[in-house]
This record gives sequence, C-alpha cells and structure tokens, in this order.
Amino acid sequence: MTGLVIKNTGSWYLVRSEEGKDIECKLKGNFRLKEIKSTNPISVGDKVSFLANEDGTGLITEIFDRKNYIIRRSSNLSKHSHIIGANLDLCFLIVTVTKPITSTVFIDRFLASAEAYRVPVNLLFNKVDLYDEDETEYMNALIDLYSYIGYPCHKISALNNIGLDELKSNLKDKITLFSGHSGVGKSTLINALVPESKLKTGAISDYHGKGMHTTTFSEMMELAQGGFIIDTPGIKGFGTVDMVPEEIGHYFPEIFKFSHDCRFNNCIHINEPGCAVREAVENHYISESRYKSYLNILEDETNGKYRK
Ligand SMILES: Nc1nc2c(ncn2[C@@H]2O[C@H](COP(=O)(O)OP(=O)(O)OP(=O)(O)O)[C@@H](O)[C@H]2O)c(=O)[nH]1
Ligand SMILES: [Zn+2]
Repeated sequence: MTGLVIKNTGSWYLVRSEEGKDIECKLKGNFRLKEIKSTNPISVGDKVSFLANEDGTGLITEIFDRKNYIIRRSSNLSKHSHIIGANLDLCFLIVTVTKPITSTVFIDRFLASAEAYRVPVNLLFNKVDLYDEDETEYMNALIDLYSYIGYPCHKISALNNIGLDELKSNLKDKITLFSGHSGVGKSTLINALVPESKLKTGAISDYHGKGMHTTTFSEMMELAQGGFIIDTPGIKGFGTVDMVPEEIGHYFPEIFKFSHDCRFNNCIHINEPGCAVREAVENHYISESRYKSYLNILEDETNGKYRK
C-alpha cells in the first residue's frame, strides 16, 4: 500500500493511506536512505510504500523519489541534516513593510534558496491594515517588482481577514510551507487558516521546551478544504545550500535570463567586460535592489573573495 507521511514523532510515522486512513507506521529494520545523511530518513510530505500489520499498524518499506525537500543542519557540529519537509508544492513567504520591516536582501536570499530547491514561492504582504500612504506605495513597488520577475504576490491582513479567501483557494490540495521573519504574523495567519492548529503549535513548543532532540518532530497541519501546511519555527531560509559562484545567478530568474548574453559563459557579473547583466542593471531592466542582493550572496558564499 502507499501513502503520505503527515506526522513524524521521531519513533513512528503517521501515514495517510490512499483510502484516507491514518496508520501508525514504523520503519523496516534495514531501511536506509541513499541520497543524504539525515537524522530523519523520512519526513512529512514523503510518499511511501508500507505493509499493513494485523494489529492495524504498518511497516514502511520504501520511500518514493522526492521532487524536492528542504533541510536544516541538526547542529553546527553535526554533519547530519534534518529534513523539514518533502515534496513541497508551494512556499508562502510572509513579509511586512513595517513592524517589522522585511529587507529586500532577506526576501531575495529566501527566493534564491527556494529556486535552488525548486520550490515555487508566493509573497504575502501582511498587515496591510497598518500601512500609511508611503508604506503602501513602497509595498506596491515591491509587488510590481516581484510579480514582474514571476513571483505571485498577495496583499493580506491575517488579523482582519483581508485577502485570506483567495489564499485558501491557492492552498487547496497542496503541501505548502510557511516562512517569514519573526513578528510578521505567521502564527496569526496559520491560526486564521487552520483554527484548530493553536493546540498543536502549543504541543510542539512544549516538546522543544524540554531540550530534547528539538528537530525530530514535525507535523503537517491539515486544511479543512484539503491540503496541508508546514510551519517552520525559527527557520529563516531554506538552510545552507552550497552554491558555487557561477551558479548564484541561476537562482535570480531575471539575472539568469540576461546572463545568456554575457561575453563569458562563466561571467559572475561583477566587472567582466561585455557583461550583459551589469548593462541590464544600468538600463533598469534588472532592479538595483535585486542586483545588490545578488552581490551580497556572492560575497557571502565566497567569504568575500568576490566583491564588487
Ligand atoms: N495590524 C496587524 N497586526 C498583525 C497582523 N497579523 C499579525 N499581527 C500582529 O503582529 C504580531 C506578531 O504576530 P505573530 O503571529 O505572533 O507573528 P509570528 O510571525 O508568528 O512571530 P513569531 O511568533 O515571533 O515567529 C502580533 O501582535 C499580531 O497580532 C495583521 O494583519 N495586522
Ligand atoms: Zn555577466
């Protein structure tokens, strides 16, 4: 039988079978994951095969290939990673232009790592009820910029139930990851979308409070209209992606597009002659802020070796 892993407690998994039944499963004894070293071989979002035991439990025998997954390092000392979620259909990045302000560098770093993990992102501009004229103008400029690049944007107020119906229809039957700076209203939004999630969020923090293996537990929250959401407490981005310098531009769709016309095919768009990307920045086809974020990542990933 096959099913979807919707909860991982560290010692057992809850698998939603194709018939819609939830079955507690353990891993087959010799189960090994090929691709990455991780503290959890199976994560929420994984599709698995399992054998049904007579007592109603199950035994996971096989994991299906993932279309994507996101990880974080278990700790600085450990080489092992922890898989937060697999087979994500969508990611919602919640941003605010005030209280707190989300910087474009933060947004662009997040978008670049999502591109690297091949997860489509929508930007949710939350707290629109608070914005004055200038802030609204700034938000609209960002919306123009990001929708032009190809990232759908939504104006919402989690607190005042503005724009949430449209979100709900976007979430239907998908696995969606929610992310954002602390204070942007992620919990408020999740509670508005999944009213019964309050209790579960509490359960997770209790578990964390005990200082146990804080990363071994994860659960997808089910939406009434179908679909699941994954919260990412304390995760600012998609974890470390090791990007080589020439690759960083690939994760900025508009930079990538112009880079085909650079004279050198290993151009990193700093000061090479015949760089079509720099020309596009000068002619305002690529925004200054996006180019600045690109340089920022490039400098960081190379420990300052490449700096404009
Ligand atoms: N005015 C207004 N305030 C909001 C809105 N959404 C959330 N807030 C407020 O913003 C504050 C932070 O909201 P949370 O939902 O706790 O934010 P969070 O992103 O979960 O923050 P962490 O728990 O630190 O990760 C709270 O005081 C919320 O009431 C909104 O749409 N409008
Ligand atoms: Zn170039």
